Amino acid sequence: MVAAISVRELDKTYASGFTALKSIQLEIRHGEIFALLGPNGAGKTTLISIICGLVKPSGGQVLVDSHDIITQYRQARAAIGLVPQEITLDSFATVWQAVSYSRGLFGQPANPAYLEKVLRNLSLWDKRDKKIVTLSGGMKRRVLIAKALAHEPRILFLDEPTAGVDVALRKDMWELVRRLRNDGVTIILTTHYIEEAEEMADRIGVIRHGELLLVEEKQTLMHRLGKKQLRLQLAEPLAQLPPALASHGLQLSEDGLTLTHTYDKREAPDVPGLLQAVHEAGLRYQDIHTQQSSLEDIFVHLIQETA
Ligand SMILES: Nc1ncnc2c1ncn2[C@@H]1O[C@H](COP(=O)(O)OP(=O)(O)OP(=O)(O)O)[C@@H](O)[C@H]1O
Repeated sequence: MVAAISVRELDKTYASGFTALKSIQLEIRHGEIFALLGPNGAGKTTLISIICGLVKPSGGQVLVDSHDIITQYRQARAAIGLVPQEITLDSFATVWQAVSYSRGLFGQPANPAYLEKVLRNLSLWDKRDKKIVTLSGGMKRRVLIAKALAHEPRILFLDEPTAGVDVALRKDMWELVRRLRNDGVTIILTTHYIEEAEEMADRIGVIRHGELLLVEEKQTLMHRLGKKQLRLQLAEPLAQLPPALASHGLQLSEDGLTLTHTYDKREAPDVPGLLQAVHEAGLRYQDIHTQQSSLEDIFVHLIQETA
């Protein structure tokens, strides 16, 4: 099957001489939610801007739905909807005017039924005659999405869709993105909120200093790089870890109140053996629990490893 987006050996050096992207290789599959994670300045916006035809690449090739972004710019661009980071809207237009205008920009014939569906999906139908200036920040973000969808693109880029958005609205946006995916739209999002990628993405790409460090299924990534911890809350603080417990791979917290055993998710720890050793050391514990690393832990670890 043809990839939704195919990026080959993509390089970008800005006029200043700064190299923002180095030899990026990436295939985005039709119908997936792909999250691009990376610290500030990693090159996320540069990559999106090149794919959307806003910035010129220095080398390499990008195909959107098998259309070359340079030699077949119109077809490639028509397949894409871009929701920018900044709210850039004509405040005095109504919602309906704004989405109709966006559709017209792509030379698409009027299709009020389609625009109605987009606005209804985004809970904007009731607001269609309202001037954008009168809408809340959250509603304005929805208008940005509606505008990006107005020309019926099959691929949607969301650059930091929930930056500065409150928790309730963020959850709403997640729901909305899932609905779009269920309608068959391929979604690529950049985010600083790792919990957002953890919640939504099918696959994750991590970018740093212009290099794509990895691209992996979220589940595989969390399984491969995730760790689990077994924690024992002691009844009384312990001054020093008994050697017998150290040989079981247990560590003592600084306050002497917690024993921790960290293990790879793929191994099953010998919990009865550990508890027996704790018992034999004459220790009493109040509580025991396990926790597994989040995507955030994995991400921080990856970024530190390559610093
Ligand atoms: N027009 C430009 N000229 C020179 N350097 C630029 C230009 N645009 C971006 N850069 C540099 O390229 C690097 C990548 O920037 P980019 O905006 O792609 O990063 P990002 O990952 O999107 O960051 P953020 O998460 O902060 O939005 C940064 O160091 C930035 O300063």
